[in-house]
Amino acid sequence: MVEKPKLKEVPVREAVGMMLPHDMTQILPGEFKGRLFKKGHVITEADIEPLLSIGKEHIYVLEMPEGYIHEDDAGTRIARAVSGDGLTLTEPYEGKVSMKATRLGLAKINEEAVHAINALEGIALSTIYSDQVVQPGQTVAAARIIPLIMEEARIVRLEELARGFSGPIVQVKPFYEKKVGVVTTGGEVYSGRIADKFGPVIRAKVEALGSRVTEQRFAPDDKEAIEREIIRFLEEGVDLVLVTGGMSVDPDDRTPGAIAGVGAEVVRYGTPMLPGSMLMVAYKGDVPILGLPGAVMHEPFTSFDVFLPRILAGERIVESDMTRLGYGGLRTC
Ligand SMILES: Nc1nc2c(c(=O)[nH]1)N[C@H]1C(S)=C(S)[C@@H](COP(=O)(O)OP(=O)(O)OC[C@H]3O[C@@H](n4cnc5c(N)ncnc54)[C@H](O)[C@@H]3O)O[C@H]1N2
Ligand code: MOO
Repeated sequence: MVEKPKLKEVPVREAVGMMLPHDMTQILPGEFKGRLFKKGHVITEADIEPLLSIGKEHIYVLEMPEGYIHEDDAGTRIARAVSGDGLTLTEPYEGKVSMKATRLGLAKINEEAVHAINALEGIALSTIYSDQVVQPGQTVAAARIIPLIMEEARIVRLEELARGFSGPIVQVKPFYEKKVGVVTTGGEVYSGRIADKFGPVIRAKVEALGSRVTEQRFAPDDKEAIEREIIRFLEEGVDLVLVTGGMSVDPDDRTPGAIAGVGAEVVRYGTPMLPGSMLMVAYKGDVPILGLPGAVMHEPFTSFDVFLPRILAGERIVESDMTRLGYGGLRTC
């Protein structure tokens, strides 16, 4: 059971050295309304006059039993225990300590660890979903305790629990500056019959994460021609190859065959997320080669947006990453 903090009424003149259990508000009509003292403030001699001036002859003070910790300190201790690289902690506000991104990056949250920590009574650790792109200054997680005070031993237990997980529970991984080669397939684009719509979308997404498209090359619906362009990029040492179009069921859809044809190890062709189900992820050594389906051109968030940030943060995509996208993966389609 979470114990209720004990409040004791004391004459204000005897309250020096004691802690305020809540914010104290001053109202001077027409002049000021706001917090005169913060919750948790330890009363000093100098505070007696201001307290008397807002009508406080007696005040409640917090009896901090031996071995207990105040919510502000607890929030800070929890945040410190769970946070790693790429985060800065705020001052406690109403007992809550927020963890904010110090850079553009990929939020990595250990979901299992968050659940384990929140199973401890009186603890609230709140995070965004893992693997999302976060901007500098964005709040990624926040921590507080539910009661005003709690036994410090519980925070110690939480700290031990947190140490038991490998790596930080909340962190923001940086993006690397990668060179990206784009091969755009499709006879209708190659011949100039229609204007390319993939290039600008891909460039914008890649650049938004701090990488760059070194070049976009065009190929007709011909397996060997597509393979040649992929191989050229690999030989030039790009870090990622994106092949657009030709990912579905028609006889002219040559992209999956061409990616396999250059000797890449196919992680998987197809993912249960909609839109973007016809995505292929493959690796030639350490270099990812992705086949991008039509939806990437026109839908703002597809399976490509799930994997691009992870790849640019240096992660390797495995098959289960792709097969697990079905649950919650039905977006706009
Ligand atoms: N019977 C089925 N039909 C479709 C399936 C399926 O599983 N069974 N999948 C659908 C999905 S999902 C997608 S996505 C699309 C098309 O995917 P593709 O990657 O094969 O796209 P294409 O056939 O090459 O082109 C479709 C459409 O987009 C235009 N396009 C392609 N590239 C460009 C470009 N660079 N710039 C502008 N426009 C481009 C192309 O002209 C076509 O109009 O298949 C569904 N159908
Ligand atoms: O694979 Mo498609 O891109 O879902 O529309």
